[in-house]
Amino acid sequence: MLRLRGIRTQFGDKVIHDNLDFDLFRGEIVGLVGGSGSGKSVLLRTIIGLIQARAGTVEMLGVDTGTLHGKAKRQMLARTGVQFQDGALFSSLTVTENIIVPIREHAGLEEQTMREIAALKVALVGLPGDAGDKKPSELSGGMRKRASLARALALDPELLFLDEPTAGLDPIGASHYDELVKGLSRNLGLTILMVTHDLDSLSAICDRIAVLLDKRVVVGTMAELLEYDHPWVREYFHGPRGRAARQEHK
Ligand SMILES: Nc1ncnc2c1ncn2[C@@H]1O[C@H](COP(=O)(O)OP(=O)(O)OP(=O)(O)O)[C@@H](O)[C@H]1O
Repeated sequence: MLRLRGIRTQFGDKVIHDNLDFDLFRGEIVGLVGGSGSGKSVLLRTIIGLIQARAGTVEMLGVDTGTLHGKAKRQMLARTGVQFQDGALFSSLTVTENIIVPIREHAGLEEQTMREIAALKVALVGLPGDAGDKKPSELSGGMRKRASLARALALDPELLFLDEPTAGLDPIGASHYDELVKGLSRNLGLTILMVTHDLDSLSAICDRIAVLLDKRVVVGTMAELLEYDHPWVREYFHGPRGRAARQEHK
């Protein structure tokens, strides 16, 4: 679904990723972790084309995105959904109107049909029906995250990118959100790359974990990473907060 080869990103002299390779396979959920400033968000932005890599290729759904321009690029991006860290909903629009924005841009259906699709997406992410008529500011933080997930799902994407989806949720809200993401992946066959700091999410729903280390990505299952010999990985997975994950994978 996604193949990164030899990716290099940098801002001025500061190199963020260097010769980075990464593969994401159909139907899997992969968690992307790494220290603060290690380049998780920059990698996500590079994949979805918001940042241009200085070197390397981003192949998405079998196509080198560097060769796409204009309409072809928009069509490719329409096959992916992104939930940004802060939700990035339009505050002046209702949830329904927010979900309709990408549908109008890419599919151009009748207004009523778009509203019906939006209502389906609202239900799909477990929001009550009346949430569609509310503005983001009228929703709780957890509901806003679900609303922005509904918008990311607007065009029935095959590939979904989530940037710290459970940040700011209480443990119960976060575990409900995890269940939702796992259910979506199973039921819709979605492939998901999720930036997260949440060790419980990693343990509960991720098939593999990608760790940004020294400008590259190391990928493995939780069990494999628990054995991986690198100071950051050891501290992360073997620190006090990694206890639950460790117990699950004993
Ligand atoms: N537009 C930009 N211009 C210059 N430097 C940037 C830009 N965006 C990110 N950076 C730098 O790139 C590095 C990686 O940033 P990034 O946001 O990807 O980190 P992260 O791993 O997502 O961190 P966190 O876990 O704290 O969110 C940081 O040093 C950051 O300052």
